[in-house]
Amino acid sequence: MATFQIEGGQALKGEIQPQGAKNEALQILCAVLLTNETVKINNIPDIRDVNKLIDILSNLGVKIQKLGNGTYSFKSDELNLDYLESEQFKQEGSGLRGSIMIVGPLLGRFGRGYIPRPGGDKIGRRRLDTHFEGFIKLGAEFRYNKEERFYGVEAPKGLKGTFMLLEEASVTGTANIVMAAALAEGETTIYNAACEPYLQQLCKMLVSMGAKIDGIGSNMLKITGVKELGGCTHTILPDMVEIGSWIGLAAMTKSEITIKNVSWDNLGLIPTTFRKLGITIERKGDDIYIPAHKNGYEVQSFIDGSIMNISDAPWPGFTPDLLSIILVVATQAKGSVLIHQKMFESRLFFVDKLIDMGAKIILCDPHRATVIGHNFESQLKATTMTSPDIRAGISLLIAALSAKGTSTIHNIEQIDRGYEDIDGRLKKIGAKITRL
Ligand SMILES: CC(=O)N[C@H]1[C@@H](OP(=O)(O)OP(=O)(O)OC[C@H]2O[C@@H](n3ccc(=O)[nH]c3=O)[C@H](O)[C@@H]2O)O[C@H](CO)[C@@H](O)[C@@H]1O
Ligand SMILES: C=C(OP(=O)(O)O)C(=O)O
Repeated sequence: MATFQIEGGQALKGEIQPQGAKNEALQILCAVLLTNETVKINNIPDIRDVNKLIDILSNLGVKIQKLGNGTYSFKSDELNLDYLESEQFKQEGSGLRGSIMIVGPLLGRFGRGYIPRPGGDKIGRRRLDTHFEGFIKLGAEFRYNKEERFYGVEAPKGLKGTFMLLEEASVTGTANIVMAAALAEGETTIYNAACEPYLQQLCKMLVSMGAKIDGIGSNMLKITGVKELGGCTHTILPDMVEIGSWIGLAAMTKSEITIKNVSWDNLGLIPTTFRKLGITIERKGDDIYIPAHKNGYEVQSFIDGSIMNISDAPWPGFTPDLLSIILVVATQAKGSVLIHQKMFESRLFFVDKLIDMGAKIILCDPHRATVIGHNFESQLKATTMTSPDIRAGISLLIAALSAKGTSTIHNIEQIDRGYEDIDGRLKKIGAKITRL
């Protein structure tokens, strides 16, 4: 277990270049399995989860070449599908959440796909029903080995397009079904589809490979299956969750930071939501400029004067992956805010660490926490903590950077899952952080 030691209380200053988006990269990497031609991908983030998925692809027989920083080519012309039934795959496939998305492309192209129960954050129940119900609707047979927690779908006669109304707008579920449907016979309609920028990017990539998809960006996708897909070049968008993390870090450490080339048009409600906490976010071309909040920031109230409430929702709502960061930033705001994490039932438990540091938070129930901001009248106190999940991890890191004294964060592998060279990049803008 690796550890960060952080000397808090320093104002930071400088420019940050956001990494490529983790959750988009995981979808895009799985899509390389859909063709025997070469796929070139730019802006792949160098993070643990993505590297684990690249290893799985390599073990599946995908020919992978690193062409430059963040740029790779992939060729899936001679796959070793026996790997899917190996003990090694049972280990490796369960190491991250994103691995679940190899099932759709394998089912679409080869008529079978298998996966052990995938890993990822332990932030509440993370069902896979949407994925498998979608595959079954397309004509696949489903089996599940309870003892081994191993899932399988097979469609020896191929998949057939159909209409489906998803029970929930699952991000990875929609991606999986879209990839399978791209090679199914006939037309598939997916209603209540997730439409995060990750999915819009996946659909655009598939179209450039020869897929026929209408409704990109909406919750109704119409996919007309084709016989085969070809190669393409795709560039991953900047990571909107990382961008939100930098906004929170800048405000809470009273730092002046410019986040470069953020792709503003793909940030949805992220700037608006941070502004609800009173944070100044200026648009400069495609950059975000955050001035040093020397006098703090004040939570806005609703028109009727009622207490501010920030909650998550499927896109174009506010992403659940930034609520932990909003929560930590609120601990130093002027005013109070109710944080409502609707999707995941154990993502707010990390607040006990913040309470330990002196933050005023009432955990109302597993989904809701009220934060009463300090308005910087009292600094958080340094402490020793363990990072429970990726976003709680970065939130604790932000808390430690703003706190008085030296904090220690264990289990930082959680942060490394989704943040590229976080300590190196923080040091460049003046943070005192050491990896032990
Ligand atoms: C690798 C990856 O891409 N991971 C992301 C993906 O996970 P993932 O695709 O696993 O998440 P899902 O979209 O399937 O669902 C997330 C959770 O939200 C609940 N749910 C979902 C949709 C809905 O309309 N109502 C509802 O309650 C689900 O029951 C589940 O508990 O999407 C999540 C939701 O944005 C993000 O937190 C994860 O970072
Ligand atoms: C929950 C997340 O990731 P994963 O789905 O990979 O666990 C996240 O990125 O915040």
